[in-house]
Amino acid sequence: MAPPQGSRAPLEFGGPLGAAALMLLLPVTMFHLLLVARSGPARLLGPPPYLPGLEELWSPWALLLCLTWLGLQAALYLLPARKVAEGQELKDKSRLRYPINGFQALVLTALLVGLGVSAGLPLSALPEMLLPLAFAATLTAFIFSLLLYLKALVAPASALAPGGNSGSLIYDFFLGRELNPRICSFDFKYFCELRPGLIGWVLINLALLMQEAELRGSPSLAMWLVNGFQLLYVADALWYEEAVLTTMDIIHDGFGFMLAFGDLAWVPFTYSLQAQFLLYHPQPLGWPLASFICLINAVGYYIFRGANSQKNTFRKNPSDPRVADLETISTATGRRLLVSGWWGMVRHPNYLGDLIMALAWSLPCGVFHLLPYFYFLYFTALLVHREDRDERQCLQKYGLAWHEYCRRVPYRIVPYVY
Ligand SMILES: NC(=O)C1=CN([C@@H]2O[C@H](COP(=O)(O)OP(=O)(O)OC[C@H]3O[C@@H](n4cnc5c(N)ncnc54)[C@H](OP(=O)(O)O)[C@@H]3O)[C@@H](O)[C@H]2O)C=CC1
Ligand SMILES: CC(C)=CCC[C@@H](C)[C@H]1CC=C2C3=C(CC[C@@]21C)[C@@]1(C)CC[C@H](O)C(C)(C)[C@@H]1CC3
Repeated sequence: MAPPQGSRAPLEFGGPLGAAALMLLLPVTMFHLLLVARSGPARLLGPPPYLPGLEELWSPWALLLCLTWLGLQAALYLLPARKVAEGQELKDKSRLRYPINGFQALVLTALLVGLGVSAGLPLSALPEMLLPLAFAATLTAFIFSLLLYLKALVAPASALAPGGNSGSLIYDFFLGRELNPRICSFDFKYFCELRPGLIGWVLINLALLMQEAELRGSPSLAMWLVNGFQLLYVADALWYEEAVLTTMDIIHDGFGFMLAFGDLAWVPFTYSLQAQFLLYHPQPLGWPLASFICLINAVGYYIFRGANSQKNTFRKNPSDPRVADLETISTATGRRLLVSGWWGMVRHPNYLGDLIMALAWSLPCGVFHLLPYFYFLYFTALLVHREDRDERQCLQKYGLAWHEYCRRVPYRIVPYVY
């Protein structure tokens, strides 16, 4: 199929071959992690303990549960919102509107789950179903991406993403053709990015904590820390939901297999890896070390939130008193770039904070296994690659001004290191 005129962008992720490899590698990695986390040696780099047959992966109940979960989150998305935010300006100069009720969805889900558990809902049985649930989520993501691809065939050219329209079926299916696929006001990408996967992740963590309590009398301190840190991260994402409207995923990337699988399967089933590991491999953790790990998480969170809020405040209103005194450089587009405050320290201070938190989430699992550090390693690779993509996009947008910013702020993520 010929790409629409004027939409050729350089291929990313290694082109069609890279996209095909990632489409295979990502689900395989997810299942590997799920299997290894419950095995005795829990070796990240070793073979999985066994290869599950289709009868262990496929369960109509798991698919039903997965679809019910999506339905519940979609219903919560459609509830009246405390605010409706406008997104960035699109190619046709219009702006889309987004409901801001993600935190409300988290609280209502917590209430429903609380009611369910007190009425006898066996939440602690969930860890036993992780394999079939992950399989159902992968299947759902695959079918959903296919429907999104077909929907994009009839979308107007102005609705297409800058990247996912190369003309290669595999590549475009992976990256996503349409920028903001919607039915009426229901925005699929925005919905998936923040709701089912993120809230599903904390629910899986909670189920693992409850199962640990059943097995050992009470949850371990390490399990509490992992649950607490990750709940803070998810609650923060939903509290500051509007900020997601300025992320690369919403502004630049189409909605295809990468994000559909990432949001619906990868996030809940691999980001809960530390809690999965702790259920099967309890780790002793004393209060002094736990306090130190809490401090690391707090430092990471402080940088992450400070940097993200500073940029969002500045982008919304550069004269806001909280950012008005910061030094900036002008660009030909009329938008300015911050060169002091968090954004004068490194070019991606928010990534630095996120990485420090990622380390704090693994440390409660001890230092004798590499497996719980998978998230930290994967996340480092993801952010280094993402930073590189963002630099290229900023260079294209801001040209000489971006070179000047790089001269003034030479380090990318870690001061004096990278
Ligand atoms: N947990 C997870 O799995 C993941 C988490 N994340 C997190 O998501 C968050 C968002 O990340 P992401 O969307 O990649 O990128 P950013 O939020 O860092 O956004 C990058 C954009 O910010 C603007 N910008 C860059 N430098 C400046 C500056 N000096 N002054 C003003 N604006 C600037 C540019 O856009 P413009 O100028 O057009 O406004 C640039 O394109 C991060 O905190 C990241 O850590 C990301 C990926 C995965
Ligand atoms: C390897 C793979 C499967 C790639 C897909 C990547 C996705 C998992 C991530 C891309 C960007 C993300 C963001 C978040 C979660 C992971 C994905 C979807 C995010 C929602 C996490 C919470 C943060 O506070 C955030 C809102 C800033 C963040 C946005 C980007």
